[in-house]
Amino acid sequence: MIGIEKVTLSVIKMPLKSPFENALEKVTEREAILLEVTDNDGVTGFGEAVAFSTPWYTEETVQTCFHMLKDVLVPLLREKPVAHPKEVSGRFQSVRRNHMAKAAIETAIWDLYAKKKQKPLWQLIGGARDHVDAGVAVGSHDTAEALRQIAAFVDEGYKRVKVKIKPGHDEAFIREIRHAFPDLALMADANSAYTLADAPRLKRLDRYGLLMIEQPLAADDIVEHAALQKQLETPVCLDESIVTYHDAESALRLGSFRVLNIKIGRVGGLYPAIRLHDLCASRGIPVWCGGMIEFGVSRAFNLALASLPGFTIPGDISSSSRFWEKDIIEPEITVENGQIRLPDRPGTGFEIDRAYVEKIRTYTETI
Ligand SMILES: O=C(O)CCC(=O)c1ccccc1C(=O)O
Ligand SMILES: [Mg+2]
Repeated sequence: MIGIEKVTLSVIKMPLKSPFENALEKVTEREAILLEVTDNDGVTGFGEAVAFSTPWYTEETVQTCFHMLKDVLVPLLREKPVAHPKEVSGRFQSVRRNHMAKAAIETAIWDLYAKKKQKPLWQLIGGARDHVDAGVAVGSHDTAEALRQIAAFVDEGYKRVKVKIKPGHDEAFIREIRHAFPDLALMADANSAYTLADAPRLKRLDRYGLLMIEQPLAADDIVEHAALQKQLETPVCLDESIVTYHDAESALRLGSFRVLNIKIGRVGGLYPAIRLHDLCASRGIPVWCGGMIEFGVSRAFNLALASLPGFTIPGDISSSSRFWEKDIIEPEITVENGQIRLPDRPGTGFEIDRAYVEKIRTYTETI
């Protein structure tokens, strides 16, 4: 049984090496919550709340996550020990949404449990490969700068590149990239910048052989995405629109997507993410692991998730050095020949650089 003895929440803050821009926001600095849980046997696990400082991507923020973890979720888990980390998300059923806060503690319990079992987390959840393919997202709307970054990432070996598009910054941008990189596995993410009235404009992207177009329409839509998918040859991938298992079932029924981006934070934990993977696998729908400009703790869970057999498309799974001068984990995550090796150590398989965390920490509380 896993009974919670103590949880330490630390707000950390770090500038990005270079700004990351999308249709909604330009991110220059990253705040997140690092969570450390210790159980009654003195075993620890780490999690990371991936909400941003402001609610531009989802409604959650660093502050809402802090509140939910401290005042609602940790007290709920303390009421009764869990036998297995799969039980944690069920324990939170009485709490609506707040998925990133839930995922922070749920993943930490997975890490702790895998350490207790002396097994790498990815093996514990049924990982099917010991390397995952690395993909990367480019966050620049400046064509010359994006081309420069893509060239550097291709040199580093990344197997798939994602760029950000929005109305007025789409066809010409994609055309230039395709011209410069004819064989590149390329995709575009719109972060819900279009409406169904833009369908003819999106249809023009069909000729550039994109792997997929991610979240073109509203963040809470599945109906219009289905209408759009009927008009496009390029597969539609959903991100923001799929938050629950029920969302995915409904969207599958409608035909709203042909590919799914799964993010542990967005869907409320590793177990909910695994269930979405299983659902898509049963319908022959490929999935990939999304990114949140995250620190190494969250990145490590992404690696474990992406080892599952249905993750057949390289995700937004990049090295620690993609965004950070120095990451908070040891060793850092590195890309070699376009792949990241899964660790053989127990839990997520990474250590926390505590001295460094202290340096970049702006607030901490133990509950
Ligand atoms: O490489 C990454 O971390 C993902 C980059 C990215 O596209 C993204 C980053 C932050 C929030 C949302 C998104 C997204 O996938 O829409
Ligand atoms: Mg996205």
